[in-house]
Amino acid sequence: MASNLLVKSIEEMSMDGDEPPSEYLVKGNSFGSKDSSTLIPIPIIDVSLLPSESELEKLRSALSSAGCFQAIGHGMSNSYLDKVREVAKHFFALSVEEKQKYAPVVNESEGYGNDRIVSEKQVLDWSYRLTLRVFPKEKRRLSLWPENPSDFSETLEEFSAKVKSMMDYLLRSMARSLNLEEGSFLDLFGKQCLLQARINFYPRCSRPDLVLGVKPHTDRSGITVLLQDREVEGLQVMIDDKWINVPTIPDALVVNLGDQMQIMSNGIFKSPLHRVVTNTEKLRMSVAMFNEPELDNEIGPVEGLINETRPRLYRNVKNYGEINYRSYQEGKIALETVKIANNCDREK
Ligand SMILES: O=C(O)CCC(=O)C(=O)O
Ligand SMILES: [Fe+2]
Repeated sequence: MASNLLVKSIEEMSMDGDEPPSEYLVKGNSFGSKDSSTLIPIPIIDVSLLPSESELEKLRSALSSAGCFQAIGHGMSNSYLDKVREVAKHFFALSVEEKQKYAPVVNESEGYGNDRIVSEKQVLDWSYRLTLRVFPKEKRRLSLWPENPSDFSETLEEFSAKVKSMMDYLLRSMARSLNLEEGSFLDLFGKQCLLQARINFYPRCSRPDLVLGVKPHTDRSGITVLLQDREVEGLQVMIDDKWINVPTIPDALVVNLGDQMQIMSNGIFKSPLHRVVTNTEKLRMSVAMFNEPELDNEIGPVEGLINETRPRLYRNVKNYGEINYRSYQEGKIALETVKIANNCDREK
């Protein structure tokens, strides 16, 4: 009931083992299987081997089928990744009052809070998140950066810089894997490209059969790099119409392609549908980093990937983030709204 929602926070309901209110329940039979099959393994790619033709071929194949992979050999040690996880957990362990200091300004997405409500029909996510823009540096809203733990800002800044250089390297490798000039994708992002961090926290939930940590979505980013919880699984990716678990590998970073890379690659690379399931036993956290082109940059399928057999699938767009948000509000699939109707579609 709505009153329930107003009275108790997810954290309180989680601690008391309450039955989640109806706003959180996935309706009808659209939940799908919670325990997904592991028959289709998520590809593992060693970033340090990417100069080699065989690893580039693995990259091309992973991104044109699953749209995601587990990256190892990225140069960040296990203990370093644990430090990032610890800082994030420390923040979420603070008191509610302390965390509320970082609540978003009205109508803004940056800051600490729950699923942002954009429509009445929305099924709510069983999660808390802290969203912060990290780059460009001048666009940071420092008043929303936690002061506690005291090494939060420094750790986020350092991790972001490392993730950004990995993303840039991956963008160059993706271009090479398709026999394009190295800068074909990277240059579309521009020097002032955006990097946003979202730290997700998923409390225990008494009804994991009906409630999701994050509802099914594709990311609006170019690339998403995700540091998963060290132990607790929850992320699932849709492959061949099945929800596939993304296992936790402590020293791996999950790379998920976002919609903007599907557009730039003219549909060759996939932006996978993914979701997060809840569980009754353990809290889960994750740190997601999203890159996006400069807001004024027009992006679209790169020339070398448009030809007679593969006509242009998407129109050129600016500020896809805005298009994505509007589509979400209207219950539309953002990528579909920028698709160019082909002849068959037109005849319908
Ligand atoms: O927590 C996760 O594993 C994934 C979160 C996610 O999909 C997102 O923040 O966009
Ligand atoms: Fe996501």
